[in-house]
Amino acid sequence: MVKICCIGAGYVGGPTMAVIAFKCPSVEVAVVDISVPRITAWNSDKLPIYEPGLDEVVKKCRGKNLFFSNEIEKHVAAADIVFVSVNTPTKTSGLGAGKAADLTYWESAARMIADVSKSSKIVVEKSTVPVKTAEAIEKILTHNSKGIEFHVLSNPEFLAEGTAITDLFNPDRVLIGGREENAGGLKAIQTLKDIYVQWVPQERIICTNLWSAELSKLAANAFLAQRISSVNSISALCEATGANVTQVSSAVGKDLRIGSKFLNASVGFGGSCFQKDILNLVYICECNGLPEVANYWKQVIKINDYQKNRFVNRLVSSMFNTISGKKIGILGFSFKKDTGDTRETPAIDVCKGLLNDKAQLVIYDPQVPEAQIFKDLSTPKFDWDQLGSTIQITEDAVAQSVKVVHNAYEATKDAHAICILTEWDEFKSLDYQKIYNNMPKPAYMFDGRNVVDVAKLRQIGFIVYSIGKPLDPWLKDMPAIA
Ligand SMILES: NC(=O)c1ccc[n+]([C@@H]2O[C@H](COP(=O)([O-])OP(=O)(O)OC[C@H]3O[C@@H](n4cnc5c(N)ncnc54)[C@H](O)[C@@H]3O)[C@@H](O)[C@H]2O)c1
Ligand SMILES: O=c1ccn([C@@H]2O[C@H](COP(=O)(O)OP(=O)(O)O[C@H]3O[C@H](CO)[C@@H](O)[C@H](O)[C@H]3O)[C@@H](O)[C@H]2O)c(=O)[nH]1
Repeated sequence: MVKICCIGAGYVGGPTMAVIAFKCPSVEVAVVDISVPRITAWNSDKLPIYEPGLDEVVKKCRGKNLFFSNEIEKHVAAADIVFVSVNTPTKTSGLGAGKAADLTYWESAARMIADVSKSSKIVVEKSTVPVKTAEAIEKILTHNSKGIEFHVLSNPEFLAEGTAITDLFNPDRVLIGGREENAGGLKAIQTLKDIYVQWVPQERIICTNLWSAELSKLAANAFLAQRISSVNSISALCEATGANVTQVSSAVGKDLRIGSKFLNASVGFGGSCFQKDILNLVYICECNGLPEVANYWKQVIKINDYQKNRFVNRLVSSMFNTISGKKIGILGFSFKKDTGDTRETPAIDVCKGLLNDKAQLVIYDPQVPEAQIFKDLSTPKFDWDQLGSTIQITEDAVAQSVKVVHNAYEATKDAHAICILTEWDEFKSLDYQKIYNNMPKPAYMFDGRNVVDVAKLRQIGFIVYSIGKPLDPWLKDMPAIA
């Protein structure tokens, strides 16, 4: 029986390994983590992450060929294949702070693998890492290896949160990078391919050299984020001219060379990956003496910051330039629907911007716990962080000006304005007449995700702002200073 161990039981390690166990009954999978609460949650009825379809997959395999454990060394020692899926956040201090990936967790995992291994292993980079990381990992492993053979593969993960299980069941591609130039490397690539081939069609499994696999992951995220910043930049121009961004992106996306996906204008992209990975790409370009290329990709993040800023400014300027003491109902806090993850969610910057203008916020999100929202809003950002960045709200100010509630009607009652910051499906079908009746007038709706029916809400009486859509006459006269 092939034994797999995955170091890191997070958003990637947990679902990915659950799906491998589910699809490959003859493989034994152990997912290990340093965090005791995380492992306890994986072994309980309330999994540590919300992901549609995940519960069923975990319940089918847990205790049979899928195990979650804090006994890291034991499971690593026993494994034939070790996946490393630890976090690789942006460095916050030292060389490359604010851009480079922090590989502390990765390096400590690699050193531990070298220390505890008594048999040869394939070590798989699942985390997103800078191109050439495999070279450093090989050095760490072989330097301490006591004659054991290690083969390093790069197998980046392309799942998106909220659709992780369907993405893993039916991936566009699986990418395996390895040392194609030697027999051991080729054998390692084949061993990993033999796992995926149990449910992924052969032609979707792409084998490359190590550096292509590592770089493809960063490049894919940069291209995806670039599409959002591109459409968001056009949304500003739509508002200035009377064009409608939904019509423009639909017309543009009909060109098969461009494609229709990932062209939804929004208040900005969030999540733990896009900003981090582009910053990482920027840093790699700078280190390779390519400042023009670095600046090109930096612009994708700048437009994202501009978009969040623009949203806050539009709201404040439309409400007579003051929101001091005004209640604002916030619908949605996670970085996208169907996840409770708030890492880099645009809601943090938008809410901080509103708090900076002394608004009173009442927040509702179907999945994000109250404590997480308070933590996110009072955690200082780093100096290097872009935009809203400089805005720091103290814990006391957050406690005084923010309330978290358990449904959308409570959040919007007596509110001067509503902001939709996540596209949760339930926000499409709320009783907006009832909501309107419970708000002081004029009642504003600022839809940062283009989820509401603008015409219908205007008919009810709302003043509606929807990203990139023709402006409400009320808003037209308001300056939209960025
Ligand atoms: N979240 C996503 O959608 C996504 C998708 C594709 C790729 N990625 C990449 O995958 C990697 C993991 O991301 P994530 O979102 O799962 O992160 P995460 O923070 O949810 O999980 C990482 C886990 O690793 C554990 N860990 C850290 N150091 C450890 C060590 N030495 N030993 C054991 N456990 C350790 C942490 O306790 C944590 O539970 C990152 O590189 C990320 O860029 C993420
Ligand atoms: O047309 C769009 C599509 C997305 N978004 C926003 O972009 C962010 C990221 O969304 P998405 O890419 O769906 O989620 P992630 O889980 O961050 O997944 C991305 O990042 C992962 C981590 O590297 C990759 O594995 C995935 O392929 C890549 O899509 C979210 O805030 C979305 O609301 C938009 O604003 N407009």
